[in-house]
Amino acid sequence: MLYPMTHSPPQPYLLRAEALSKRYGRDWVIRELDFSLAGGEVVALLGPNGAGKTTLLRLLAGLVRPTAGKVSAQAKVGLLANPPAFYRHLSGEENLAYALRLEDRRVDLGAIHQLLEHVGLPPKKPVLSYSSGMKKRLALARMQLLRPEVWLLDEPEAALDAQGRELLGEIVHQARRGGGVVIATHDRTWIAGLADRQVVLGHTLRGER
Ligand SMILES: Nc1ncnc2c1ncn2[C@@H]1O[C@H](COP(=O)(O)OP(=O)(O)OP(=O)(O)O)[C@@H](O)[C@H]1O
Repeated sequence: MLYPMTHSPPQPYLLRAEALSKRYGRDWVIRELDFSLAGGEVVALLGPNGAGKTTLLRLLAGLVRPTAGKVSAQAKVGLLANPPAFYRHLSGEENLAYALRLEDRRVDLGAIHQLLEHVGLPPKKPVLSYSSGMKKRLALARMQLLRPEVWLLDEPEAALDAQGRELLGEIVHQARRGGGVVIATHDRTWIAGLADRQVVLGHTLRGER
């Protein structure tokens, strides 16, 4: 098929934001942002504290309504929040089983145990006894279990030890093969070895952006 010179051919994308804006009160956190994520991509989302990285991930996940503009997803989207949320009184195993039930999916305890072992967690301990790095590991196991095509990761490396980061790197490579990944982080050195490109958000100026 031929396209007129003035138009580029449509690109396949998993997730797209067009002229996306978000305002809290008088403060514009995101203003007229265009963004798209193609299959096989790992995109780094950078910017100082308060720049709007978490807000953008929440907009892309459909958890926050834009003030203007739109987000369209062609694939299942999953968000790893920072910090991740769990039912504190339930164990790792029970939290993962519950996540499957919420999606009306069959609970395979064998698969859950395998995943927990892979991320180095005991199945029966209640999450309230977990360290923050253990919660990050459980959140990664939950993403692997739910298998979204678009992985939105909010500071996934924070609180992980060296071995946890290695595991995270492997998981990101797997996720890239099955879809696309957006990672918000402050660690430019760590992300340089993982991401294909960077999106940098600027400072929020009160009432000016
Ligand atoms: N629910 C909310 N109500 C009001 N303001 C909010 C809300 N959520 C975020 N903000 C504001 O939006 C701005 C961007 O916050 P956000 O958490 O997206 O930044 P960030 O880039 O992820 O920051 P950090 O690097 O510190 O995690 C901040 O000024 C924050 O105070």
